[in-house]
Amino acid sequence: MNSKQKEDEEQRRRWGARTWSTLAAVRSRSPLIQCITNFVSMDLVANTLLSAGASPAMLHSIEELPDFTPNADALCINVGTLSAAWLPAMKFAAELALKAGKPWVLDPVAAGASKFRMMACLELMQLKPTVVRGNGSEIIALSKASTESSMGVDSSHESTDAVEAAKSLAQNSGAIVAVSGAVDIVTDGKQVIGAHNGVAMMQKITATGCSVTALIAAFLAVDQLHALETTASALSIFGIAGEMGMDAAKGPASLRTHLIDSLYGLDEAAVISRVKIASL
Ligand SMILES: Nc1ncnc2c1ncn2[C@@H]1O[C@H](COP(=O)(O)OP(=O)(O)OP(=O)(O)O)[C@@H](O)[C@H]1O
Ligand SMILES: Cc1ncsc1CCO
Ligand SMILES: [Mg+2]
Repeated sequence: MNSKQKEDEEQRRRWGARTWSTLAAVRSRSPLIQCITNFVSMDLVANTLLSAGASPAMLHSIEELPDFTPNADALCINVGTLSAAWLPAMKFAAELALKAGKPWVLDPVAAGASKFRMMACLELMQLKPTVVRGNGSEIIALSKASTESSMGVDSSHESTDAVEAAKSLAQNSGAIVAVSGAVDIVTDGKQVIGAHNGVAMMQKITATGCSVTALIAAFLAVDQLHALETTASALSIFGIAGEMGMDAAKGPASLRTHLIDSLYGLDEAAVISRVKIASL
């Protein structure tokens, strides 16, 4: 190994140790994560959080929010099956989390699909999410705040196409921006970090993106002060669970099962040896 390779390996090991320690904190503290998420994803999001050691609550009635949201450790809002009836609760929950100093994460599913959806996402961005996580098309659409880029829930852009859009969205909003894809990108508008874990088959399971957004919320719940690094760690952990799940999977349906099992069973040695996070 030359000195550059040694330095890279040292950096990778530091990320491994930091990522393991955050997962271990989620397991030992079992943070309560409120999710206002779409109908498609509720099951997988809740099971992802449980397997990671967090405590999910899929609660969206506006009447309950003043009692519940300030006591949750983090909030995840996902606009996947948005309706006019749900938007006020999303905004109110974000306000309550902000006021209580709790981290909250936005998943701008199909942000460019309609003007209503884009307006909702822009209004939610005004409520200062700690992190916004989308696929390449969603982040490009949101960053341009236009309807031209994406009409569907799947991405037609590589995450790496979205780096400049992500940086500018982070600079304009103050949020950490994460873009999922073959390489997951995380930026605060200045630094850009890449998480290189995961398998392409994860795109063939609906709501894996929604689930990793919720996992980011769980990681922030135990380490709010390092949102950039913590977000990269959550993305890497979910990717590792996908890689290990893929060893036993025959296709998307069995990968869904094995991914959850792998997330539940992750140990220190697997995390340290598999984390692939690096500055870009
Ligand atoms: N080509 C790929 N190689 C490896 N991992 C990938 C690839 N594409 C996506 N992933 C992983 O799959 C997960 C979901 O990312 P994706 O970009 O598909 O989210 P999404 O489009 O928001 O999904 P959904 O809306 O269905 O929840 C992430 O953990 C991401 O890292
Ligand atoms: C398929 C789909 N449609 C609205 S939300 C959702 C889940 C993935 O985001
Ligand atoms: Mg999505």
